[in-house]
Amino acid sequence: MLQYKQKTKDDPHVYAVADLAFNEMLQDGINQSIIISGESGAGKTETAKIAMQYLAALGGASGMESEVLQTNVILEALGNAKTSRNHNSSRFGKLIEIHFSETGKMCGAKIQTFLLEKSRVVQRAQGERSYHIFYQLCSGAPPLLKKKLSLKSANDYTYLKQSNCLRIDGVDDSKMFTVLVDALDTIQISKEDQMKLFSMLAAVLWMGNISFSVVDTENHVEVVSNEGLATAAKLLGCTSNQLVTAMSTRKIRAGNDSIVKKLTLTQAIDARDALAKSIYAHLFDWIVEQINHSLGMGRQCTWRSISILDIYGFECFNKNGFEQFCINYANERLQQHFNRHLFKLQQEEYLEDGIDWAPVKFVDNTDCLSLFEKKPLGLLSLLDEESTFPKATDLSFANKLKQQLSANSCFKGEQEGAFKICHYAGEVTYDTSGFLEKNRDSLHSESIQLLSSCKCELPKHFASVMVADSQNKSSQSWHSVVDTQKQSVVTKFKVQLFKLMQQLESTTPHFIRCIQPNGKQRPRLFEHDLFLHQLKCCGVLEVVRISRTGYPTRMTHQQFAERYGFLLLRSIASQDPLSVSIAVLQQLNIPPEMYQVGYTKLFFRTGQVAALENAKRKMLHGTLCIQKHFRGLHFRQGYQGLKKGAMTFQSFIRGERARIHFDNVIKRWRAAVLIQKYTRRRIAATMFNDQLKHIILLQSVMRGCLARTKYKCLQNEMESKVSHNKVQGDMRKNISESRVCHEMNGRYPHQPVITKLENRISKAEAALRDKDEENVMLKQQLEQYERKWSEYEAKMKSMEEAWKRQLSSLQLSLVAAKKSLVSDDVASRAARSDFTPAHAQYDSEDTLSTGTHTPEVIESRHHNHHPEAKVSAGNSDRRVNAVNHLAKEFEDRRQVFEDDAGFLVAVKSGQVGSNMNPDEELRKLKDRFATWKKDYKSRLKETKFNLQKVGTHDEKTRKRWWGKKSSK
Ligand SMILES: Nc1ncnc2c1ncn2[C@@H]1O[C@H](COP(=O)(O)OP(=O)(O)OP(=O)(O)O)[C@@H](O)[C@H]1O
Repeated sequence: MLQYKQKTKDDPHVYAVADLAFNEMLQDGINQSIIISGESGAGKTETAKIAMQYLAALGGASGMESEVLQTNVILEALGNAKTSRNHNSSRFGKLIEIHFSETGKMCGAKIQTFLLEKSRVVQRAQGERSYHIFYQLCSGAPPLLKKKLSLKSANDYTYLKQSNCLRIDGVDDSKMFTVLVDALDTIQISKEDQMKLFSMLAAVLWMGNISFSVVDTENHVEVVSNEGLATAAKLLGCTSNQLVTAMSTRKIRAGNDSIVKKLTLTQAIDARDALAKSIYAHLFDWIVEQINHSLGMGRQCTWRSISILDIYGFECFNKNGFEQFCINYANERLQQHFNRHLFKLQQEEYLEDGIDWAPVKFVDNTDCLSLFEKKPLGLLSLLDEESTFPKATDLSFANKLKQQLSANSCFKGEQEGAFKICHYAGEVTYDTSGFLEKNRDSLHSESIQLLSSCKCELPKHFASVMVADSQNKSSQSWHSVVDTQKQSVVTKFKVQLFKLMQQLESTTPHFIRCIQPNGKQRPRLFEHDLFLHQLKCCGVLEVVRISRTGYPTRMTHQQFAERYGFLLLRSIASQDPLSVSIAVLQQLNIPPEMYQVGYTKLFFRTGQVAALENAKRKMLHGTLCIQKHFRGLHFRQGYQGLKKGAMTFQSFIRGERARIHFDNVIKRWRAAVLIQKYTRRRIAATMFNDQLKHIILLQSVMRGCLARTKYKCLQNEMESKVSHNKVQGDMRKNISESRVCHEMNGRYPHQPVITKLENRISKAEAALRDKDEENVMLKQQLEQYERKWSEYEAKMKSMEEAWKRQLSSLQLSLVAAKKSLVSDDVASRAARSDFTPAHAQYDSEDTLSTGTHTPEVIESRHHNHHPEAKVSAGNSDRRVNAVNHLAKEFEDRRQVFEDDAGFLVAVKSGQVGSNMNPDEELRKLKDRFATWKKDYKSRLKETKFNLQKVGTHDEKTRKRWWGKKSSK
């Protein structure tokens, strides 16, 4: 492809033809056409695709080319089928118009199709297939789609299985379905439209499964209610009853009334198949419409176009019907176009221009074409005429042909309704069966009505198209026209072909003849006879001859002089066009046998224009080279001068700019320094103030901390030595820390020191908090101790009081004892008062005044009294001694107990250090005291008793003494 693009290769090839068409389009500004012809299976479709690929490569890069190429996939799926001659035979004609912009970019495309072979949908020869899309849908549709469309395998559909061919060797239908969906996506056919397309296809398949049962002797039928009926109705969007009515009944008008008539089996099958064919044909047209809509987006920038015609090739089967009749007619038309351009027009031109020319003979197909088209006795006219007779049959048509056309050399009437036509490619025998029906292509009004009443969009659209078609032909309402006024198939086809020819006539044609190498569809196999036959039939040999001897390139003198006149000197180039042309030819040494000079034109043999073009190219190249160098030199010199001036100018400007810039920089620098100075001062001052604040804060915290610590230490020291041993240790630590602080002598530490100090402060604060907590604990302990102490004191007090009470009771007892003793003494002294009353008074006074005199004192004072009293005095002395002894013991013991108790109190209060347990000792002391008290009490009692006893004896003695005395 690249070689052809770069013109390094010019071997005959599709690329060469496409390249020539493209270049001529750009050069001459004329639309081009590439007409591909040949027999079925010769490779027209493939060739068209190759040409499109090449054009896409030349005019690509707009993204449109991939869309254009993808149209082939869609059209092949819906319009190609397997025939006995070709596994991928096109069953429609196609003209694709590729649009280019002025710059040669592909900017859109338009597709025209011709006469789709719709009978293939419902019927075909054994071993052939229906359109590829049915098989692709059945095997490749995803499960969800299959479910939606109630799809089954191809073998379940009557329309597909009837020809006993469901597969093509080497073709994967399911894979092709994926490729098709991709192509639909590329062309931007929406998923919704794709769904509509698949629904209609499924509806057609299910319609084929609708069957009929004969209900009477007249062969009338009723529709069998089966899956096919229900599913087809569902997919079309109508009711089963509507479908049944359309397929099994007809309305006949009788005056103002209409009668419903049941159809016979053949009529019902025809009605069903006609509806299926019609739906498919309209579906095909609809998808082409969608493609055109998508490809037409960029056509607003259209300038010129290249049309590629790929029409079904010449066909000759064992049994040829209406389809082959139409196809071969189209091929005759194309052959006519081919002959006209390559032989007729060319040779006519030679003669008109008066050049020396020996005419080349070629097989002219004008007779065959007139056999088809002649009016009123041409094949097409007769067929149309016969089709309009309701009672005419295919046989009557065949007979008519025989009658009317037997004089024509291209026609031969055959037996059993057949006839033979001598085509340019050979003789073909046609069987007329089905000709009339197919040509009428009638769809009953019931079917159209059914489609228009469907809920789905597409059947409605198809119905409206049918009505519009009919109305184009008649102004009547569609109810009345559809059966009668419809244009026949051949007429429609003929009109289409005329239009096509007109279109092609307005373009520069490029012909490609495809030759089928063998009839077995095998690669690398050449059947020479078949090959030669095609070369002869298609007129290829004549084309070669005319190309070799003829003058395929023609140019008016004017055109030639304008095109190549610049190769001459200016003085000659200004002469008349003919002189210039001849001068050019002579200057370039073109041999005289290679061209001819006509009245108005120059005629060149093959290859000469290429030589002229080569010389022109060389000259242009040389001129361009000189121009290039001259311009280069000229512009370089100009450039150098400009550059120099610009540089000088630039240096001044730059210098001035640099100076201004420098001044600005200096000013900015000074300003910056000033700003920096003030800013730094401000920052430094702010920092200093901040630091000062922080330091003061730190100091206050430290001092506060130290003061609190010291205060607490002192407080703790004061409160309790025992419970603050631990605290004292911490205090010492704190004191040492405070000492460290004191040692700093007011010097402000630097930042690390501050951080350290802060750490220490936080530590000290933490320690302080601990100490506070400890202090609180100790305080609580102290309170407990104090409470216990007060309890203890109260206890001690109560004990002391009890003690005192007991002691006082003991003392009282002792005093009582003493008193009684004293009273005894007084009594005895009274007895002795005769001698010493004053002494007695003194004694009495002494006893009264000193109640606590010791017994000894008393004893010494009362020594040596009256002899009578001496006995009592002796007794009294004993008693005094006993009492004195008890009193002394009491005093001693009291002293001991008081000392012991005082000591224990001192130990308990901590005033005296001792290991003893004061409570235990106190308890023991109490026990001792109780024991002594008990013992003392008993002894006191005993002494009392003794004293009373002695007192009684003394009383008696005294009484006796007093008696004696009184008697005296
Ligand atoms: N250039 C090619 N290279 C390889 N194979 C080709 C080429 N041209 C054609 N073929 C083969 O021949 C077969 C038939 O080709 P193609 O369909 O293009 O024929 P056709 O002339 O279009 O037939 P019809 O008129 O029936 O449509 C192709 O399927 C392909 O196998």
